[in-house]
Amino acid sequence: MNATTQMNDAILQVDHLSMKFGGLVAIGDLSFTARRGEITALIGPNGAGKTTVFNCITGFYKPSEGMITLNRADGSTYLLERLPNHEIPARAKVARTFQNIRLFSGMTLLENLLVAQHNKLMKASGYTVLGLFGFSGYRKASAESMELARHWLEKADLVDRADDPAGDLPYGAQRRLEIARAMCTGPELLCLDEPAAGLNPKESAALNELLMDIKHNTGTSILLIEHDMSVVMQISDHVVVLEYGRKISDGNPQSVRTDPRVIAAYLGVDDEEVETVLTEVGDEDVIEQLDIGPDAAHGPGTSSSYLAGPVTDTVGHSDGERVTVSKGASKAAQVDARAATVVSKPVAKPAAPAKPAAKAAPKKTAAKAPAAKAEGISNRLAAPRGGKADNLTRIKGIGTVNEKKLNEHGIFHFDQIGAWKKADVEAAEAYLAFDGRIAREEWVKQAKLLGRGKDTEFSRRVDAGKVATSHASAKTTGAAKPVSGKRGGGK
Ligand SMILES: Nc1ncnc2c1ncn2[C@@H]1O[C@H](COP(=O)(O)OP(=O)(O)OP(=O)(O)O)[C@@H](O)[C@H]1O
Repeated sequence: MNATTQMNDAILQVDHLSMKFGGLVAIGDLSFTARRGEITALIGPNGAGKTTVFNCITGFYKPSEGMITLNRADGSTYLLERLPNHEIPARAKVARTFQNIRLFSGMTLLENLLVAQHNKLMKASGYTVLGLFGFSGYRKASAESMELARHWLEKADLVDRADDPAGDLPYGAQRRLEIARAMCTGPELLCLDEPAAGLNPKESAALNELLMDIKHNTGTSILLIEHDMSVVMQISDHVVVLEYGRKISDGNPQSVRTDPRVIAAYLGVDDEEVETVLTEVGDEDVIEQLDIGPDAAHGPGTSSSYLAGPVTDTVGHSDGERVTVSKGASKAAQVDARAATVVSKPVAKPAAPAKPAAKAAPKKTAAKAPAAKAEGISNRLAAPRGGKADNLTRIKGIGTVNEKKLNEHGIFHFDQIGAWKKADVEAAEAYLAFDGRIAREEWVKQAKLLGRGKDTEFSRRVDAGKVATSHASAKTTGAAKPVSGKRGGGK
């Protein structure tokens, strides 16, 4: 298909999608459209439900409710939630990559790309050994497969390494190889799960180039989960923002990045992440805007998706315990609440100019709840045992700022968090203004494992320097030494 044809019609339509895991609603009544020929980004804080959406689209999960429609360029339509998952790549032409690289590391780059075309080659062989040797159809398909593999190796700037084992490639090159492999299947929709995670700036730029090339020169549309805001803002045509499984914003990058609900959702994560997001979106005025109430153009109250109704006020803990999430858990909802206050009680604001007025606002962030006392946590210590605290940032969900806060209130070790009961969790959540998140992110379970000297997938990423940490090395328990690195989603 010519990449310029059929632009802007919907290739993917997600309607009222819900996915429940026991008592936990991971996605609640989500609707959005990905348009043909565009790059659509799905963003949101950790645990927002992004990967679950991908898993529903690609058939790994069957959604609890809703419809996912894939419109192919030839006019055929597939309801993905009804299609057996092995048919989704072949018939609906949806390909995906994963957060964790899944290449055949012992095979060469070329072999990886040929294996991706296995189905096409088998079909051409007539599924017989004789067919492999005798049919001209097979020989033709085989030559075409080689040509396609070579094409994508070139596009991914990997042709020089075609005969090297995939496992020998640097991380960023492996990411590009995964995308090249997915492209060898001829997808109409390419779903990429955090392709920029762990990449250095040069690798990130090479990735952007590859994705823009795909967008401009193939008929493939891209759906992207990404935490790296520089990637999202640079290459996306359309951004959908999730928080707690609900859509809180949907629009072009510019409108989304100045949407107070989006900023607030990220403010609800932790200060480290907020800093990253704000630096990357580069707009201090957005923070100030929160102090004077949302901008009517982007503010809450107009998003039908956000008003889709309550999803849940209870989350399930993996050990069976159910924890109630306060309605204030959604930082976006807090902005909405502020908006209501602002509407009913107008803020004295000079008519013009608007910006200087915003700048005059105090520089505190409205989305942050006042810190409660941490006294309710039962097992606080006066000082770290042996004078050395554990690296608590190895727990997914604890950034450097919250680690510091925990330390200041006598929490230094994994086993302390591992021993928390529900009341301790609630006290810590109130103290960190992190309603419901400690339970959702299973800090206690992670801490138990880490306290026993085991690793989690996230702690391994911290150890590998792929996630910013306050500690020089993951297992180091000593003094803080900042390590730069992109923040990772941590799966
Ligand atoms: N198979 C599952 N069983 C139970 N709960 C699940 C399952 N998969 C996801 N969840 C839960 O659903 C919620 C959304 O998870 P999901 O992985 O989709 O979030 P995410 O936005 O992709 O997060 P991240 O940015 O950390 O990758 C989380 O609370 C998660 O614990």
